[in-house]
Amino acid sequence: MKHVGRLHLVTDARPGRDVLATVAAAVAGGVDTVQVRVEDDLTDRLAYELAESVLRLCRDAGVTCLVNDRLDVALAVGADGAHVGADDLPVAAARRVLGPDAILGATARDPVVARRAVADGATYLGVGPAYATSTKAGLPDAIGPAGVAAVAGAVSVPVIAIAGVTVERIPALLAAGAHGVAVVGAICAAGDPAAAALALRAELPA
Ligand SMILES: Cc1ncc(COP(=O)(O)OP(=O)(O)O)c(N)n1
Ligand SMILES: Cc1ncsc1CCOP(=O)(O)O
Ligand SMILES: [Mg+2]
Repeated sequence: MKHVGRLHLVTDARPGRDVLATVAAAVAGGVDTVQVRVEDDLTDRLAYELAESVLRLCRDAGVTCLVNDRLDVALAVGADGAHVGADDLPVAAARRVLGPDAILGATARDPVVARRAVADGATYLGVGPAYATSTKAGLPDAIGPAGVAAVAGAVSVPVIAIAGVTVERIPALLAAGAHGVAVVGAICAAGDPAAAALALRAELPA
């Protein structure tokens, strides 16, 4: 399964979450890519075990499974690929580690970084913060649909808008050239994650 997908669930890294239950519900609701993202201080062993369990859920449903940051874990579990940003392995190095066939996502918030990431081997770009969010601290100002459009216009790989994405905001992001969206809060903080995923999915092309 090597498909970037349009609705990405990024797992909620904070403690006390039932990640597997949320992933199962989100996949049932129509998420087509799951990115396993854990807290920085989670042990490799626990990250590996979680990724293995998430991958099993994804494989059962024909959903793409990526691992955030930890390329060793991505390779060890046999995930479809990984996602890297400014504090992670450089994109070119990540591509060497993962090999030519893996999906490799890279974070970009402007066209210069975006073009460089694609030249270095990124399969898709995670672009944001599209909007303000409380899920991740220390983010720069939101770039909005105009910022997403600037990146989407500069590259030919799929652009996945991230941060603050809601059902209501998806049309503006698609109009800006996004291929899809990545969400944490819109699904993980929802009372009914399956229904939340279904509602997000309904705003996206097939
Ligand atoms: C789809 C997508 N886009 C952006 C990110 C952010 O990655 P990064 O900048 O490396 O930050 P962390 O997620 O590692 O905290 C992402 N994970 N997914
Ligand atoms: C920018 C970013 N990078 C990893 S998680 C995240 C924020 C996700 O935002 P939200 O919880 O609003 O979907
Ligand atoms: Mg990262």
